[in-house]
Order: sequence, then C-alpha cells, then structure tokens
Amino acid sequence: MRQTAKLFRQRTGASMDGDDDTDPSATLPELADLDWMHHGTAFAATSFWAVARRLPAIVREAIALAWGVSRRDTVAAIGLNVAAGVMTTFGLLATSTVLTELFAIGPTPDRVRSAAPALLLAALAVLARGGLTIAAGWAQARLIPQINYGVELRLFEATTAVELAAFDDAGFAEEMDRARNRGMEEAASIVDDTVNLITGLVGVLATAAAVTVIQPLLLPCLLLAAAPLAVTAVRMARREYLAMLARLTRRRRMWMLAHLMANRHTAAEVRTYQMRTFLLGEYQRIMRMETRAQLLLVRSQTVTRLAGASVAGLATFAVYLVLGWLLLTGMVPLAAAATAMLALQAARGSLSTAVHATNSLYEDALYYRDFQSFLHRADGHTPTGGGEPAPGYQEIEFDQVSLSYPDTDTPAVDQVSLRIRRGEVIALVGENGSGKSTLAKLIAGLYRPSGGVIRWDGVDTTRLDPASLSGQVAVISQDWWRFPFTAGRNISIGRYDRSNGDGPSVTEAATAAAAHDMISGLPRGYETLLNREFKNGHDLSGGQWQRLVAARGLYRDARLLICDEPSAALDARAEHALFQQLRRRPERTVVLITHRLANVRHADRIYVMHQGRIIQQGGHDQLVQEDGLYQELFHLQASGYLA
Ligand SMILES: Nc1ncnc2c1ncn2[C@@H]1O[C@H](COP(=O)(O)OP(=O)(O)OP(=O)(O)O)[C@@H](O)[C@H]1O
Repeated sequence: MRQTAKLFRQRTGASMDGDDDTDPSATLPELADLDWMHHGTAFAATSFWAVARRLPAIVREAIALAWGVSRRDTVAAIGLNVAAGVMTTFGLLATSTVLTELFAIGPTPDRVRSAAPALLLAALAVLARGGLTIAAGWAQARLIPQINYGVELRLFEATTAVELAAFDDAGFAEEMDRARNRGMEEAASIVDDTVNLITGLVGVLATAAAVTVIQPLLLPCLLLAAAPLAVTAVRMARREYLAMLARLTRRRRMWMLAHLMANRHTAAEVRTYQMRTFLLGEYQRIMRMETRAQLLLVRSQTVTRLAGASVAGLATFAVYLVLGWLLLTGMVPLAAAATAMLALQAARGSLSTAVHATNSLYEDALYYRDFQSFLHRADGHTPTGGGEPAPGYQEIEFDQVSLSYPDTDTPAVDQVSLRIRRGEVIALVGENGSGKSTLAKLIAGLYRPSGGVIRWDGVDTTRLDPASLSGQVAVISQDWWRFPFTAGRNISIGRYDRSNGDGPSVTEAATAAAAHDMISGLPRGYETLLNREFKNGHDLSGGQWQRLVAARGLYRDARLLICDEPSAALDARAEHALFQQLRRRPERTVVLITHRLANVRHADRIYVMHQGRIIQQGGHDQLVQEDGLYQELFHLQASGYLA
C-alpha cells in the first residue's frame, strides 16, 4: 500500500515539483476521480502469492468464456501449445543425445556420423515446435475478436433492455461506465493471458521433464536457477504494471484537456470565454509534472532491471558451481550438464511469460468482474416481458398514481388520478418542476409508478406485455438526441420495421411537421447525413432538429401521442403548422405539455399541475374564469402581447 501511495505522490508530482507542485486536481477536480481504475490500485497493493492463489478460478472462467465463443479455437490454442511443449522436451532429449555422441571417445568424423540421426531429430523438433507455436498463436488471435464481439453485444443488449428508471440510479450509471470503459475490453485479455500462462507453464514443465529424463539430479539445479528468476520476473512485472498504471492516469489527464482544446462542441465556448491561455497553461503544468514522474519511473525501472540481472547472474553462477561439482564427482556426464544449461535458457523465457501472464490475468479478472456484475445488475432492471398484449385501448385510467425518483423525499408525481379516452386531446400545464414530464413518462409506460395503479381498459398495466404497450405510444420529447443518421432515417427510425403503406410515409410525416422544405433544401435532401463529424455530414439548427423530431413522432403513427414541449424551439409558422397536426382525431389520443397556453385552448381537458399534484382541471374557458394558477399564468402570458 505504501508503494501505491508513493506512486500516486509521484504521479501527482506532490514531492518533486517545486513551484509547480500543486495537485492539478485542485483546479480540475474531475482528475482526482480514479473510479474507473480503482482495481488497478487494489492490484498494486496485492501480493503475487495472493494473486497466484486466485488463478485456478480465473483460468476456469477464461476457458469457459473462450469455449462459449469457439470450441475449436479454444482446443487449438491450448492443445497446440501443449504439443509445442512436448516438442521442446523432445528437442532437449535429442540435443542431449547429440552432445553425448559428440563428447564420446573416438575419431571426430565417427562421432559426428553417430550424432547425425539425433541431430536430425533435434532439428525436426525445433521445426515442429515453431510450426505448432505459430498455429497456436493463430487460434489464440482468432479467439480475441470473437470474444470482443460476444461481450460487446451482450453489454448493449443489456443497456438497451433495461427500464428507463435504471438510468436514474447513480450506481447503475457508474457500473455501466466501468463495464464499458475497461470491463468489456478485459474479457478478451483474460483469455489471451490464460493462454499465455498455459504456454509459459507448459514450457517450464517441458524443460523440467527433459532434464528429469536426462539426469534426475539436474532437476534441483534447474529449480535453483529458476527460483531467483521467478522472483525477479515477478518484481519486473510488478514494476512494469505500476509504470503502466502511471501512464494510464497521465493519459486520462491529457484526454480531458485534449478533449476541451480540440473539440467542435467546446470550440465556441473556449473562444468566447478566452479559455485558451488557461487550458494551455494547465496542459503544460501537467505535462511537466508527468514528464518528471516518467523520468523517475524510468530510473527505478533501470534499478530493478539491474538488481534482477545481478540476482540472475548470481543464480547462474551458483548453478555452474553445482554443475561443476556434479561433473567433478562424476555424478553427471558432461553432455547432460551441457543440456541442462540449454534447458535453463529455455526455462527462463517460459517462466517470464508465465509470471507476466499471472500478473495481468489477475488484474484483468478484477475488471472483467465489473462487467459481469453490471450485467447482473442490468438483469434486475430489465422488464421480464410476456404478459397479456396491450389492448387497443378506449380509456387509460390513473388511480392515485405516484412516482418518487431515487434518493428524493418528495414525489415528483403525487397521487394523481385522471382518465384519458381515445380521440381526446388533453393538456398538462404548470410551472417548471411541477411534474408534467414525469406524469407524461408514466403515461408512456417509461416509468412504473411507485404507488397507485395505471389501467388500460380496466387492465392493470403491470399485467400487460411492455413491448406491446410501448408499440402503441409515440413520444415527441423535449430532450431529443441528434441521431447521427440521414435526415430520412432520423424520421423512419420512429418505426423502423414498418412496412410501406401502413401509415404516413417519411415525406408525409416531414410535411406534416413543416420539415419537408427544410430537408429538401439540404445538400442531399433526405439522404443528407446529419452529423458534422463525418465526411459530407451536415448539421441543423435547434428548431430544424425539433421539426425533424416531430416528424419522427408523427411517422410512428401511434394511438397515444405524447408531446412534451414539442414547439419550444420552433418559429411561429412551424409551431402553427405542428399544432394543426395535433388537433383531435378519432383514432388517436394526444397528451400535450406546453408552457404556451395559447396552444392548449383547444384541448378537451387541461390538467394544471403543482408540486406533483393536479390542482385544477377543465376546459380553457372554464379555467380562465376560475380564480387559480391557470388564470394567473394565462394572464401573465397574455399581458406580454398586449400593447
Ligand atoms: N431523472 C430524475 N431524477 C431525479 N429527479 C428528477 C428527475 N427528473 C425530474 N426530476 C425532478 O422531479 C420533479 C418534476 O420534474 P419534471 O421534469 O416532471 O417537471 P416538469 O413539470 O416537466 O418541468 P419543466 O416544465 O421544467 O419541464 C422536479 O423537481 C425535478 O427536479
């Protein structure tokens, strides 16, 4: 833990920056947030042996993951590596025979001749080992994209299936970020590292097997050389890991600033507030700090490397001494001792591979666990589906319905009762924060009430199939997203799977929303891509986007159309055109939310909301006569138009 703390001090530069040693998180507090790499710090404080103990479970999990995407590639990646290990053993045994023949007594040509068959075998073993390793690498590389594809699909299946309320849960959002940021990537890494670990272990075992066959007494020599090698490799891997950790934080800081300085969305504000000098100053300050930290890291890495090389040298020297003693006492023949030296070289590489793989495997598994726990959490937020198909309703009834958002004491919608019939136009009005949008979302089935019952034709909506219910609803929302599709696609995604002739065409919907002329004037008309970040992309003004969003809602052609501030950004002409479309039609209900009370004059019923409750209801003429909030708001607005 002390090491981690020191590392963070180094990274924030607190102990070495002189005038510049203020923590950058003081001016940019978001930099202090390390949530997405919190496992990294946990890992930095865990001992290698604690890591090794958890390995079997992680390896089992990784193999199951690989097995799930491709049995053939899993078997090939592991099996071919094992076969390559067998070839290593054969190669060493053949080399031992070659050396025995060469060191035998007799004329050199005779010795070479008798060594030739074993030499051929040794060469074949090397060839076979090379081929098998390449084939195993191919299978291993094939697994990666397949796993990535599988986990990404699984993640987005989950994020798109969860109910809207999940996104109000801060814990859910954080877990989703963690699962997306690293958890998802690490699925492929744990499989990759598992195969590397197996490769390394097979290499070590293959060498040990060869040495045991040649002369069992040499096995302790191998262990003597391997033990310090293993310790050094662990330290080196840990040091490299810590360096990587530091690099990640540094990169994160750079991303934050780079994002502000080289981004189309921030470009205008950076200029209007003249933030350039400030941002460049921050960038330089952090860069200087990080460069110093990096130099320190390079130095400490060199020291570790030097210490490692010294320990390895001493260990090799000790092995030479033991081997020399075994040779002098005649316990081991010269050829076997020479083979042992070759085996030692082979073991060194395999051991280092295994230790590196162990280190990264443990860390990757922690992040992968984030991914799994997110999926588990998402399952808890996913509607089960099934249930009765929603009726093509005649009446929707709210009976004492309430909704409280997570972590809030006051309900956003408080014991609301109302009835909405097919063919009606009803309006929800009230001041900001009075609960109109929340009530609209309840009507749309986007939220489940925390109290009371919603019925469609007398059936509790919790008994209805959520998909068939939302199939009957269209929402023109005040919070829309600029989907990076063509103008035509931006409308047709309102009901992307509808067959032609089942409702208004894209052009009809656009015309109804006063968007047709605007779209026709775009460089490629309905085929214009609406995103400036792509080649030939185009962007629209806020009001033009809102027309497009209205066109999408009309294209959906649903029985229940909910319009939440559909005209906030529209000019007078477009607003007039849209509200002509939202007039009464027998087959459709319109729920309208707007602050412009002139637009709700024609509504069948107006509900006035205040602090989550309905405090008045009735037609415009009635409400404007009534002494109450509606009258007050209406006169306030009307006074703006009077001379
Ligand atoms: N996702 C949310 N999480 C927590 N609280 C929320 C959330 N959305 C809205 N609220 C709160 O619920 C209350 C009602 O909000 P709502 O958006 O329904 O009001 P509104 O009448 O539509 O307001 P406006 O006229 O400004 O659009 C407000 O106090 C708001 O702060």
